[in-house]
Amino acid sequence: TGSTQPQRMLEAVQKNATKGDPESVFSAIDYYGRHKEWAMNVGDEKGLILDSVLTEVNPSIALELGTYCGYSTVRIARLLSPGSKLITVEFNPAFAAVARQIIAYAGVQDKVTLVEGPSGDLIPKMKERFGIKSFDFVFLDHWKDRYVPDTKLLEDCGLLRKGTVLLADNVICPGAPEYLKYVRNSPRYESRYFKSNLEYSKVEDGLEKSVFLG
Ligand SMILES: O=C(NCCCCCn1ccnc1)c1cc(-c2ccc(F)cc2)cc(O)c1O
Ligand SMILES: [Mg+2]
Repeated sequence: TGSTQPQRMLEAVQKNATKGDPESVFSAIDYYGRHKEWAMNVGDEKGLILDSVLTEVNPSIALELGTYCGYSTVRIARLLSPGSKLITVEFNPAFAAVARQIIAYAGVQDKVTLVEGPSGDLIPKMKERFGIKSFDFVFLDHWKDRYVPDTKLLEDCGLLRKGTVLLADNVICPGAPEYLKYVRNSPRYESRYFKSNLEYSKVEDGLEKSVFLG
């Protein structure tokens, strides 16, 4: 049953994962995405790179652009220290509805605030709505043509500080060429490419890690 892919993914989590166990939740999604139906989660291979960058940064306040079904939301939230928070932005209400249930099933809902709407409208409201000074970590995984405008918006809204780490998914596939040019040519970023593969595939993809220099 389940008419949409997100709903089928939620069913797979409810069937195969253990409530309150984040690892079992994203593993169930990986199994589904690899063996049942390809899905645009960051996945297990790029997920290990995400884990290592997160462990290094240990953010108190993190932002995710592009929740989808909450796979990376759960992956990030499970590694946050007590009291740390993740704000995740999703444009698509159907995706957000499933993500809320997957986040709750994993038991990480207390660390996560899911906000629905266009990132371009929400970013300028972050300070006033959530009392944020600046983000320690940003995971970009939404529309690839929004990576540059939203990064510029985060800069202009004073939401980045010296040392903030941006990690961008899909810089090769589907690709974010303008974003790579932007962060690699800007004196305000120290950028590094982590070569990997597109989720559940042999096609090359990778993550670009960029440290804001202030
Ligand atoms: O489009 C992607 N993500 C954005 C989804 C919508 C975001 C909505 N939103 C949320 C907040 N503001 C806006 C994406 C695509 C692919 C892919 C790769 C190969 C292929 F053949 C087809 C697709 C792989 C990913 O890993 C992705 O992330
Ligand atoms: Mg992605």
